[in-house]
Amino acid sequence: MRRGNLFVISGPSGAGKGTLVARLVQAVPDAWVSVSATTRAPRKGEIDGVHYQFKTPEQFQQLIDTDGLLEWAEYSSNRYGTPRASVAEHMAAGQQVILEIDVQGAFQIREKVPEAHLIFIEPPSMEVLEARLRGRGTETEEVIEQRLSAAKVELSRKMEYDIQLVNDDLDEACAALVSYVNEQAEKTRG
Ligand SMILES: Nc1nc2c(ncn2[C@@H]2O[C@H](COP(=O)(O)OP(=O)(O)O)[C@@H](O)[C@H]2O)c(=O)[nH]1
Ligand SMILES: Nc1ncnc2c1ncn2[C@@H]1O[C@H](COP(=O)(O)OP(=O)(O)O)[C@@H](O)[C@H]1O
Repeated sequence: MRRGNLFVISGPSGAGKGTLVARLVQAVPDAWVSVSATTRAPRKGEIDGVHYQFKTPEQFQQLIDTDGLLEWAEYSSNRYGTPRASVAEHMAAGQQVILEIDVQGAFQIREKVPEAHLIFIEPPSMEVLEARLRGRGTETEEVIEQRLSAAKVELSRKMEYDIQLVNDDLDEACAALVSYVNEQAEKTRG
């Protein structure tokens, strides 16, 4: 894998990764976002092949066994992984490839692709994180609790990332993200 750049975006559930990535692809024309495979059930409005590739545990295991995933991890009792072939294809095409993945996956990528850029999205505080997660209204109380406890572990690793961005004001966080991606991309853009 050469030409394009690989960007990894992590952060606690509810920090605003999905919101920022959606804006990033609007602002950076050569950005492409990988669609992960997951065993998690679709949320209301999520479309198979668009938001995730929804898999049964057996199908996911088959992806692992056939070396179809660049990385994978278990998060909150479900498995999530990055399909290898499509990432390679878009990297070869010289695009800015974006992976929105958890902390465990991020460090697997750093091992395999040391030149990848690791970006950590932080909430302004745990209180705000909790409010956003509840406000999104997609998770049960039990799952919210699991995600808040995972957030503490995730936040403890933020300094291992290449850059930390606090998602307080959305426009400001988005501008900082776009400018970082463009800055790195400029080094390899033709
Ligand atoms: N390792 C890994 N983590 C992933 C992948 N796709 C999504 N995730 C992470 O899994 C966690 C849960 O994602 P999701 O269930 O969509 O919840 P959300 O982050 O609250 O929207 C988040 O930290 C995602 O970044 C993947 O392909 N690999
Ligand atoms: N800067 C922000 N200010 C206020 N609310 C935000 C901000 N960024 C995201 N949100 C909201 O917080 C919730 C969680 O954001 P989301 O992008 O789903 O997070 P993640 O993908 O990290 O789990 C959503 O309801 C989203 O609209």
